Amino acid sequence: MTAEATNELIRQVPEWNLENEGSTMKLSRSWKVKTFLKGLEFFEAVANVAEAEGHHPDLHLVGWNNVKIDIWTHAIGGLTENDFILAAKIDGLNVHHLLSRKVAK
Ligand SMILES: C[C@H](O)[C@H](O)[C@H]1CNC2=NC(N)=NC(=O)C2=N1
Repeated sequence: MTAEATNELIRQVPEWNLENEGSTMKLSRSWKVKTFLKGLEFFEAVANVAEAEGHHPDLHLVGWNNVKIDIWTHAIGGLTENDFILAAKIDGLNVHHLLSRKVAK
């Protein structure tokens, strides 16, 4: 995916950050959840979307209430349109009740 295409698509999921890990570009977004169990509920909702899409994110639950999700396409070691689609679908989940009012950054 070209830099132009990446810049165009990231504008459509503005809550997500572009991260360069090694030489692999990833989409990344963080949230703060109310409890550890609500973090796992969050993951379950994300897992259902991932299964439906056939595209799977990396899920991190660190320090009991920090959820971080990375999305990238393993097959090419970088970003494809599918990554942005999954990010948009995760944004569309109703997970409000799971989140702490402190916004993760
Ligand atoms: C066969 C199957 O569709 C592939 O292995 C999929 C599954 N989910 C995937 N998810 C992600 N994020 N990257 C992939 O390359 C990938 N490959």
